Amino acid sequence: MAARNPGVEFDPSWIQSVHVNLPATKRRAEQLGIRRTVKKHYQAAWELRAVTCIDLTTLAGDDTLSNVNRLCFKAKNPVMRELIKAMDVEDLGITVGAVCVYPNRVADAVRSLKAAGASHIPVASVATGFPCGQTPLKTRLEEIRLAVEDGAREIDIVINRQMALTGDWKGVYDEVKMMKEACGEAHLKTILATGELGNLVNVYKASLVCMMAGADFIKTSTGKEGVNATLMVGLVMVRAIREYFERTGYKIGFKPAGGIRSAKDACTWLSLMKEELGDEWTRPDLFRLGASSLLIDIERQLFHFVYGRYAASHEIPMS
Ligand SMILES: O=C[C@H](O)COP(=O)(O)O
Repeated sequence: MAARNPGVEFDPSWIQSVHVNLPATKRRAEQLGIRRTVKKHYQAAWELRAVTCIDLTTLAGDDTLSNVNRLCFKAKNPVMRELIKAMDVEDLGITVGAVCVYPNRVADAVRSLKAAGASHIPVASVATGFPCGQTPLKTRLEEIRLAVEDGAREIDIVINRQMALTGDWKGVYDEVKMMKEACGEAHLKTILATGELGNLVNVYKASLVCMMAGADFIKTSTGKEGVNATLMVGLVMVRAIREYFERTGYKIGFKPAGGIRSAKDACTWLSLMKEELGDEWTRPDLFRLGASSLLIDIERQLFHFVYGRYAASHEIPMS
């Protein structure tokens, strides 16, 4: 397990020095989806790895105790038992990386995982006026404290886009630093909402600022913006993670989120991590996929790997 990032002093000259080569980023992102394809056993292995990195998410106004219970059952048993047996991976004890819910559902999720004997799976809560962050700072900080009190071990905050868009990076830094303090022992994931940051330079700057303020993870999107996780944005963010690591020695995690629905997409994100940051960043302590419906497709692909045909929907009922 990597040492947690304590953050560093705000460094405006580092922020000012940021620039992004747009055509090169575009070219590299385009190659990612097509250059590397994994097949057969390798594909199944990558898909299983992707499962372990999923923050299995439900973030809906109509979330209830019963769908949170169902989500937690799925978190503990993400792939049908017969597939796990057929692939001979029972001893790996595969679960998802975390369950991600709204603050009001944290206590339900903690209870439900406990009842399922799966308290080792952390509950992550979005907080700070997710998804827009348009509530007073005092309220946003209190929301974090309450979610932690209810048992959240990871907190996904949204950054202040108004400050980011007006270039008030010190303001963003100060808020994120206070949020980190409010998290206590809980891990802090900072959502940049990249679809609302205007350009890739702002994405890089926001990534650096959050890491300087002590983020454990940087995350692309809430899943509620018009444009969510894209490979271009992902590339810029992982390059910022690399630069932060080279300058400070701290390893920060990355979480693309929003619109990731296919096993192929999940493998492409994994290959981005492997190629840009190395194998260490393809594991759940440094990589998560925020997704509400990705698991269905991964399970379907694994079914195809085992049986050589796609499942009828009644054959994967818990998906
Ligand atoms: O953080 C997770 C996202 O909200 C999930 O987005 P999604 O529903 O598009 O998978």
